[in-house]
Amino acid sequence: MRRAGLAGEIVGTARTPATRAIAREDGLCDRVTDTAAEAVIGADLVVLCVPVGAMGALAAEIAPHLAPGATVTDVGSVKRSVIDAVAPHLPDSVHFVPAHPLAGTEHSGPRSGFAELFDNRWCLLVPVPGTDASATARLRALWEGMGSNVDEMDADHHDLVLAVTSHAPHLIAYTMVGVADDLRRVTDSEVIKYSAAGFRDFTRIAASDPTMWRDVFLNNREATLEILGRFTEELFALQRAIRTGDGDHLHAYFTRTRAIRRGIIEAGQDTDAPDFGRGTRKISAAPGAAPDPAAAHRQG
Ligand SMILES: NC(=O)c1ccc[n+]([C@@H]2O[C@H](COP(=O)([O-])OP(=O)(O)OC[C@H]3O[C@@H](n4cnc5c(N)ncnc54)[C@H](O)[C@@H]3O)[C@@H](O)[C@H]2O)c1
Ligand SMILES: O=C(O)C(=O)C[C@]1(C(=O)O)C=C[C@@H](O)C=C1
Repeated sequence: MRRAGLAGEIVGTARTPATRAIAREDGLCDRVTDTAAEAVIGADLVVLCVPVGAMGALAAEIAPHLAPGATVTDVGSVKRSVIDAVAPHLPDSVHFVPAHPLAGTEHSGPRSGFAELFDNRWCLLVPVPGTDASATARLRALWEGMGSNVDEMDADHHDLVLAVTSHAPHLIAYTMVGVADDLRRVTDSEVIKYSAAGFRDFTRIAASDPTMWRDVFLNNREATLEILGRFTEELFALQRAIRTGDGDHLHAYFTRTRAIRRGIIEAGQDTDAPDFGRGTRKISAAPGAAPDPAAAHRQG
């Protein structure tokens, strides 16, 4: 927001004094308040950035202090439960436009943000029925100004799509790293020492914030269970193909999945792939350019 000069004054707050001290020290905001209630006074836009399970309580805390005409939005990874938890607390005089930027890293906390985080990433807006169209349009312009591509989606559809593309993959990564850790007790340090690239990618994802992800699964229960059910069926089918030596099944399956990956790259939608960039913006590709901060975060 600051990079593009999109806000007159940025006011921030956080639950712990330690986080607020870092925000002040690093100049993350123009003003840091001790409470959320103080932070929202007179604000045109209020962005809720806490774990999805904490959104309802935060909405209740700020509601009496919101300025009439303000827009309230959030960045939660789940949308239906956030809408159900937040909307009942908000007065009719404010606009509520839930949102979800599809951008992040395994890091969290005040020093994990960086100006390029949202460049060329999707941000999904999930306006509730009856939302003032001009509030949604203003929020769209804000996210576009921060470098994102914006789409609108219904909350239930959002939660199902994200269960496939983000939530179930995280659970699988957590499980795989847990299995390897159990195995490590048998094989000593070999799991870490000979970690191949695929497993290392799992460990990056599995290093994500435990509170955030606990809340994601507790709040997107049905969609995640639906996708995990399908995942388990496919896994069993592949397991059987291995046991019975059904190479045709394995080959056909892997051929299908390779085509999906190639489709993503050809559509220019994998911002991490080395050949990303056809027809889309890349964060920092020029030789000698400053290191890509997103890549630095990804490497952890
Ligand atoms: N990290 C990602 O990849 C990512 C991407 C998109 C959306 N999100 C969503 O963004 C939101 C914030 O995640 P983040 O990555 O910025 O995490 P973060 O840990 O950097 O920030 C979360 C903040 O919420 C505070 N908090 C935790 N529990 C609280 C409670 N009960 N009451 C009040 N404050 C509380 C924490 O102290 C912290 O300051 C989450 O809803 C998450 O689902 C995260
Ligand atoms: O790259 C990562 O570290 C992420 O997991 C980011 C990621 C994702 O699954 O893509 C995680 C959760 C969010 O809700 C949005 C983005």
